[in-house]
Amino acid sequence: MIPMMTDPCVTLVDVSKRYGKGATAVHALREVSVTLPRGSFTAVMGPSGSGKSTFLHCAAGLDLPTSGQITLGDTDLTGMREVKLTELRRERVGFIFQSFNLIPSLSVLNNITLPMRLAGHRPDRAWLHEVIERVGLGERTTHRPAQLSGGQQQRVAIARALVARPDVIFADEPTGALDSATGHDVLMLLRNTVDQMHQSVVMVTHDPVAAAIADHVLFLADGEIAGVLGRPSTEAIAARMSDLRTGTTHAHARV
Ligand SMILES: Nc1ncnc2c1ncn2[C@@H]1O[C@H](COP(=O)(O)OP(=O)(O)OP(=O)(O)O)[C@@H](O)[C@H]1O
Repeated sequence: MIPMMTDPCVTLVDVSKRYGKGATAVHALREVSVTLPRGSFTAVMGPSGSGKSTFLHCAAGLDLPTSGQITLGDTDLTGMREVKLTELRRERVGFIFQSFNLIPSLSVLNNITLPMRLAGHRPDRAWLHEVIERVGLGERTTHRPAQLSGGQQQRVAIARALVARPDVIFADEPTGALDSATGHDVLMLLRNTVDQMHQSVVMVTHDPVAAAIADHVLFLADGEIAGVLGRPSTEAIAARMSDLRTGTTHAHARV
């Protein structure tokens, strides 16, 4: 187990995920144990195929592990029925994807409030207004996604994730479709949600510059945790990634 702080937001204990069976089985995660801290920004990095997406999907309750236990706060996700998991994802988890995943026919405002409305809740008006202002979309609430830039669309996705005040926001390559300046703005916005709104963010990224904005970087290799760096520089992250790609071993980091 790699404990990163005492107040856990998401905890994985001996989580394994296997795709397929027998000789062709792929072990995407192998007995991963980690505690992700509340109110903190965690980046997840690793070479292609190391299990990052699988980690994110299992931790977010989008996919079930083959074995092991996942808890969100003190709620055990493993063994939860699909209906309950869907409810939990809508109410307690925010998602941000590389491709924004907005509904083209809905306005910015309706995209932002859709998950809450699907969960049968009315958004708190004052909080909705604050979130929209904080992400800088105050002038754009009646626009359709196609009328917005990529950076603005990702801001809609961030507002949509924030509005339900989730326990944790999972972001999968949130800057992957953006140019570097726009990507930086989006990352700073995510950083601010942690620093100013006390959100917990877990972000998968290939980009050492993006990962350097996080408080901790969790490295995966071959489905296993290959270390954690606290507040690392871009250079330190790039060096660790280079070691992982070439198979150089290091003692596992502890925070
Ligand atoms: N649905 C699936 N069926 C079979 N194998 C899968 C499936 N999803 C992922 N895998 C395999 O599991 C392993 C981990 O995949 P995963 O997508 O989690 O890695 P990743 O680190 O996110 O990769 P990338 O950086 O390339 O997106 C890979 O070997 C992949 O081929």
